[in-house]
Amino acid sequence: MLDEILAGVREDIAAREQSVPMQEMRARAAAAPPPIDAYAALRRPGVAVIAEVKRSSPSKGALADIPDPAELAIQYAAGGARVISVLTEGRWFGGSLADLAAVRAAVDVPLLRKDFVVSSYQVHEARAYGADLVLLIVAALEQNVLVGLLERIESLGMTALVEVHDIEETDRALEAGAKVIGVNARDLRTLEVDRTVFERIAPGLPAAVVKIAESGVRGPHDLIRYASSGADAVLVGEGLVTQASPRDAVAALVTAGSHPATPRPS
Ligand SMILES: O=C(O)c1ccccc1NCC(=O)[C@H](O)[C@H](O)COP(=O)(O)O
Repeated sequence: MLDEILAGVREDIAAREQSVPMQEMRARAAAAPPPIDAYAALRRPGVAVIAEVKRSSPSKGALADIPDPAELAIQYAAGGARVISVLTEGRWFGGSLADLAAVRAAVDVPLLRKDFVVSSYQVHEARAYGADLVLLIVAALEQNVLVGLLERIESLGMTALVEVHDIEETDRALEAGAKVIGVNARDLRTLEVDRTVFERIAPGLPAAVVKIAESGVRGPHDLIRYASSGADAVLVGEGLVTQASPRDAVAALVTAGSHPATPRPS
């Protein structure tokens, strides 16, 4: 599945670069308002909720009709989301850079560009459209490319969220200098979700690294379980977009993550 997605992503980048060349995209990134410090936001006390604008996915197909991503983002922010994730991949997730721009114009919380980033062109796009954080998926990148993209993201004042799914990828993320690591419970090759992956990987991460549990959060019980293994944040898509009130669903997670009873590793 991952290889199929990446093939489409590369075709789409080539088409966008044809219409807006790299030099112009660099200029747009440089002219954008400065990024928000997402690392600092994620280090604040309590388990942060990263709420995702997610219309569809390869594993589930259509999840939610989201005619106005800005309105959804306003609800997420009102519920207490610390960061908002915007999927910008179009073929499988129904997202776009226009979604990112619309959300940027509507809220002032840090924004994650959630995509399959394989080129520095996409990093400049992310900044130009208002992102503060950019996802890098270790499984999709050779080590030298991972290092180069991470440096590019930081040189533009943004934060890289480096995604892993096993110990080997985690070692590569740390070697590359990742300060924010997301452990995805979803295996992007098989699409299987295994929530125990986080508890096997997170305890071995350095204290200074922000630890994000990605995928499979369907309610406060999952957040509490991830928090007990050391999660600083959870990234939630389906569990929010399918709710009648995404605002209340975020608020319930935020409350669970700020409650003194939420167990944390000693
Ligand atoms: O969601 C998928 O089916 C998927 C398939 C292939 C690559 C990535 C995929 N999802 C991206 C994500 O990591 C999730 O959108 C994110 O972690 C939220 O997951 P969830 O809360 O389970 O919707």
